[in-house]
Amino acid sequence: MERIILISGLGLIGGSLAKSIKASGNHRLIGYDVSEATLTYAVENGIIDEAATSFEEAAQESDIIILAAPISETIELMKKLDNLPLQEGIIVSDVASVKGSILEEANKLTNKSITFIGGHPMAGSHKKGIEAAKEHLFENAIYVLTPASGCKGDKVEELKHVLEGTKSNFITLQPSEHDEMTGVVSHFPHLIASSLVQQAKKWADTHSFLPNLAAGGFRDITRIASSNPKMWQDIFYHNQSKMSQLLDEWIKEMSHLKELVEQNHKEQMITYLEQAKTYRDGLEKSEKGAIPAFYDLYVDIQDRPGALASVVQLLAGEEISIKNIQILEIREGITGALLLSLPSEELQKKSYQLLGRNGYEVVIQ
Ligand SMILES: NC(=O)c1ccc[n+]([C@@H]2O[C@H](COP(=O)([O-])OP(=O)(O)OC[C@H]3O[C@@H](n4cnc5c(N)ncnc54)[C@H](O)[C@@H]3O)[C@@H](O)[C@H]2O)c1
Ligand SMILES: O=C(O)C(=O)C[C@]1(C(=O)O)C=C[C@@H](O)C=C1
Repeated sequence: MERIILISGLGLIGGSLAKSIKASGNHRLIGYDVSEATLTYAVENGIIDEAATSFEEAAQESDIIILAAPISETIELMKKLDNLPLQEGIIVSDVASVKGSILEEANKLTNKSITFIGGHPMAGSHKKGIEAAKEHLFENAIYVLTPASGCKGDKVEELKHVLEGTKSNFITLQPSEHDEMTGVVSHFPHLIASSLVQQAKKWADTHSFLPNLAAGGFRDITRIASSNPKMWQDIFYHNQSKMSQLLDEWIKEMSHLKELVEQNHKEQMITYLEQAKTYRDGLEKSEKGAIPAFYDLYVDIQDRPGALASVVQLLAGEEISIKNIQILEIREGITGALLLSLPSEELQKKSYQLLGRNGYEVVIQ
């Protein structure tokens, strides 16, 4: 059924949702954003059908509202909705990375027209803004739903139907379970990534060549330190107690590691690293999880013009779509490695054989 859908906050996540909803259904999409430039971009690029000048007015004509602003702003928007004469049975959802404070607010809503279903698509990027929005951002990702108390199952199904263009895997969680788990695998890693960059920055004061040595490993583990600082401050604030607990645990863990290093406990260190490797390798293969399943291939290529294009063309010729490409440690004149992420084990094997037959050195890890 055609619906009027309002997305409030058309940045990376709101813009990506708008694109995927538009591609999958015949809904009328209204967009609202505090940034006029964002709204203009959204209309000019056909991401939304209509730009709203007033959140309140647009909300009153909508069947479904998705709040995709920063977390603290989302809470303010929920308060506004509580005082508006909305369509009977309207579904209000959000995309905030922390669910506890959102659901606390949702359970305080007195507006009987609203069915609130919290949402969190577990995919994103270190980029922000509508220019970074992608229709396929949430494909195969976990999309967590946290219905407010008293929410009926058919409303959850209705929301899933509207969001089916995301091609995500929906799961329902309690807000506290969500915040505990995303605290561990999403929020806390951002703190650590930023702290590693801070450490390198301090050392670079006395070792000016240091940034040149920051190769694949450092870049892999710190990519997320390039994310939007305001958004992450908001996330840490709303998941504060979990962050504090995880910091305590981390400090203990680091003391343990310090002991292993300083006392050269060789066997214990190998066991520690092996356990971590086994667990991390297992995550790669899992079909469902916070970390999407990708099947990686390392391809040795020469650092010469067209080397990357040749690999991509070869795979495209066999209609193999690549999920992600990363160039690792390419320096002038030396062999570099290309990291290709394929969407399935079958395509990983097919690519491995195809590239091998064409003279490339390929490694599956
Ligand atoms: N970036 C990620 O990786 C990611 C992933 C999943 C969920 N989230 C969540 O999605 C939400 C948005 O994050 P994003 O990455 O899209 O950020 P973003 O900065 O790209 O977009 C946020 C948008 O909200 C707009 N905005 C701010 N205040 C507003 C208000 N009061 N009303 C309407 N619009 C307003 C901004 O102008 C901006 O266009 C956050 O709650 C975040 O926790 C982010
Ligand atoms: O890929 C990234 O840059 C992300 O940080 C995305 C990420 C994550 O931690 O996986 C970040 C925050 C979200 O709420 C969901 C996804």
